[in-house]
Amino acid sequence: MEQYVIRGGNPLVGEVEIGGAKNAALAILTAATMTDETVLIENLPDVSDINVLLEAIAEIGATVDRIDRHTVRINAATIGDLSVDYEYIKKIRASYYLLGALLGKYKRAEVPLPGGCNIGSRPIDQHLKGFRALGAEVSIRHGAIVASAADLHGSHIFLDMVSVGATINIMMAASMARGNTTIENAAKEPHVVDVANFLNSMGANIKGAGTDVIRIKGVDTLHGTSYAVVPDMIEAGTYMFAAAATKGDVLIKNVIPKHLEATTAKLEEIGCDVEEFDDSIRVSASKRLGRTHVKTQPYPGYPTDMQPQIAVTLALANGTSIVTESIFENRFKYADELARMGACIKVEGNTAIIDGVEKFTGAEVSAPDLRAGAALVIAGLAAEGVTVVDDIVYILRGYEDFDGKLRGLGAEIERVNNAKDIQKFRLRA
Ligand SMILES: CC(=O)N[C@H]1[C@@H](OP(=O)(O)OP(=O)(O)OC[C@H]2O[C@@H](n3ccc(=O)[nH]c3=O)[C@H](O)[C@@H]2O)O[C@H](CO)[C@@H](O)[C@@H]1O
Ligand SMILES: C=C(OP(=O)(O)O)C(=O)O
Repeated sequence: MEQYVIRGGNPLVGEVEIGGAKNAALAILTAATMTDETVLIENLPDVSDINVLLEAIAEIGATVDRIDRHTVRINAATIGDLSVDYEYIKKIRASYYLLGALLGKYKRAEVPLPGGCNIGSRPIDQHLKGFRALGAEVSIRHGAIVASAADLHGSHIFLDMVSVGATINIMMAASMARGNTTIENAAKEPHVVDVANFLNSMGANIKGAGTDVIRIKGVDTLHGTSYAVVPDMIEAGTYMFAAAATKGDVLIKNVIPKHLEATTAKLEEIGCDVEEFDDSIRVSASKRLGRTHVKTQPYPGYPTDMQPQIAVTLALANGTSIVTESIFENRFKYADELARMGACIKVEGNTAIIDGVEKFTGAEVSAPDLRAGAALVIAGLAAEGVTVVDDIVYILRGYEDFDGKLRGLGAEIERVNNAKDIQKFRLRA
């Protein structure tokens, strides 16, 4: 098991470059299987979720050429198998997008129920409701979702709750259905818009992505394209909180500041300086930060994927803050780990009550999931002494070269995989 070992206490200072959005790229890679022509995708993040999905896409027969770390060429004309192996799928959530993509193009798909972060019960009933409304027969057999249709037709679908995954999955399948589809109560996240832009660049006809009503006119075929994935607002936001919690000064480059507005507003509320430029954002803090309340919501509200990062920052702020998680029921698993570092955080149902402390002290902690893991790294960067973050396999799902980028900002952090290296790091002056 790999770990990060961190000696905290240095303010992060400097510049960091943000990569492409994992959660957009995952859907875009599956959508690339919807044409027989070649698709070139740039600005892919080099993270384990993307690499696993590329393996799954190659396994069903597509030709996948990794041109460089951030660019891939996919040709799906050679797909021969519409049944995806559990080996790949159990590791990632977004494997469910293969259902919408393959069902849209081939009118049949068999995909095991997805994995992903264990942050609560994560049903996919809205995805399946959408496929059924488009005319597919859907059943669960031996742990896999089997969807097939003689012919997909347009439909009017009202989602029972705002779901990123269901919106994107239905949008993909409906792109190649006969006739018009309307998705109401659709998710408005930037990655929904990015996937719609990608599909439109392949010849799909999708309007309204980014609003809560998406209208899709089905087309018979999609064609090849070149496309660069949108910057990752969650990676960017994570560095914004790392700057804030360490009282640093960081210029975060290659971002779309508009996508970061909810995070920016909270950072300003607690006393950080945030300067926005065309495609970068600078976050600095020079004094102890203040308290606030925050509730996670679908975009443009405050993102659930940024909840642990703000909680860690508030755990060092002056006063009592309340963090309410309204999307997933089990996203406070980091609270006990943070308490080991001296945080005062009490979880009651979907609420965390945080009494800010003056400082954390380094400890051995385990990452319970991707974003909580990143938040524990931020805690370690701010803490006095050495912190060891275990189970970083979760963090590697979504952050490219996390330790390298943090070292570039002056952090003392190393990726290690044995007790001897941790001891060596501890002994280093
Ligand atoms: C790979 C990916 O992009 N993951 C993101 C995606 O996850 P994911 O697509 O799984 O999240 P959703 O937006 O679908 O989930 C939102 C809420 O709706 C519920 N729900 C969803 C679908 C459904 O069929 N039935 C149902 O009850 C979920 O349990 C959750 O409470 O959006 C989440 C919310 O922004 C993010 O935290 C995840 O990082
Ligand atoms: C929860 C996340 O990912 P997934 O939905 O893939 O588990 C995330 O990206 O924060």
